Amino acid sequence: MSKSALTVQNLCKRYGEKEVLKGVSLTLKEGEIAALLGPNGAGKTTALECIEGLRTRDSGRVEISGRLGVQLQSSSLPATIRPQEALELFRRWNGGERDREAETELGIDALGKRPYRALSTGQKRRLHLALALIGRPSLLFLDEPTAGLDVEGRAALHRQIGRLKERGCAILLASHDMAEVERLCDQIVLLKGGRVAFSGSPSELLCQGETGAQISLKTSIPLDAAALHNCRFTGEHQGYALYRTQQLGEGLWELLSLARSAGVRVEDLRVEHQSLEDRFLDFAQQEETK
Ligand SMILES: Nc1ncnc2c1ncn2[C@@H]1O[C@H](COP(=O)(O)OP(=O)(O)OP(=O)(O)O)[C@@H](O)[C@H]1O
Repeated sequence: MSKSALTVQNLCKRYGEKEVLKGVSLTLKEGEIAALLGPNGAGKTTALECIEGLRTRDSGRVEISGRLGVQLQSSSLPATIRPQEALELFRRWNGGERDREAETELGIDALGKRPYRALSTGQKRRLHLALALIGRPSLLFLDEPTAGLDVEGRAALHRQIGRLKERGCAILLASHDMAEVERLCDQIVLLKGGRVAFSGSPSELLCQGETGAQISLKTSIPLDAAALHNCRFTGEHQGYALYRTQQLGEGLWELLSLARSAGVRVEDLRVEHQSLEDRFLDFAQQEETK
C-alpha cells in the first residue's frame, strides 16, 4: 500500500474576526495528485500556505513525510539575477541536486542569460517551478501553476506533473482550470465556507447529487412538452428543443415514443452530460445563496 505523503487534520485559521478555515482535513498518498478547489476567496492559498508553514495556523495538525517543494501563487526574485544563477543559489541553499531533465522540459536553458526582470510572466513561472524541483521533493505544492502559461508551457508543465507522479511525488495544486483538474488529478478537495464540501475523485464529483443530462432534439414539428414526465422542456437553441432529464434512458425513450406516436420525424438528437465545471458551479452557487 502506498505511504501517506501529507496528512492535514482540522486546520483552522482566522484573520481578525474572519474565520477562513474551519477545520480542513485532507490526506495525500505518494504518487497522488490532488486539486484544492473553491471559488475566489474560499481559502485555498491560506490553506496551502498554512500547510507549508508560511502562515501560522490557529490550530490543527500537519504531517509531511519527505522533502517539500513549493511554487507560490506570486513570488519574485532580485531583478538582475539570471535563471542559471538563481538555480545555483537555490541548490546551494537547499543542499539538493537540480532536476536537469525538468529544466530542459520547462525550457529554462532557452532563457539564456536574460535577467529576471526581462522574463515574461510565463517564463518566470517556469523558472519558479524549476526552483521548486531542486532536491527532488517527494511532495510538491503548486498554487495555480498554469496561470500565465502559453499552450506549450501548459503542455510542458502537464508532462512534468505526469513524470513527477510516475516517480512517486505527491502533488497538491490549487487551480481554477477544470479541464486541467479533470485530466491530471486523482482527488478533488473542494473548499466552501471554510470547510471541505467534497473530497473524492473527479468521477465521484461528477456522479454526486443531481447529475442529469441535457437532450437536444430536432424534429419536423415541435413535440407537446406537456405530455412529458421524465423530461423537462427548458427552451430552444438553433432549431433544437432542449430537455433536461435525471433518468437518461427513461427520458430518451419517452421523447422518441412521443415523436413516433405523434407521427413526428426525428432529424437529430444529442446528449450532453454535466461537466466537472457544471458540478463545481453548482457548489459555488450553493455557497452564494447561503
Ligand atoms: N493576510 C490576510 N489578512 C486578512 N484577510 C486575508 C488575508 N489573506 C487572505 N485574506 C482573506 O481570506 C479569504 C481567503 O483568501 P485566500 O487568498 O486564501 O483565498 P483563495 O481561495 O486562494 O482565493 P483565490 O481563488 O482568489 O486565489 C479572503 O476573503 C481574503 O480576503
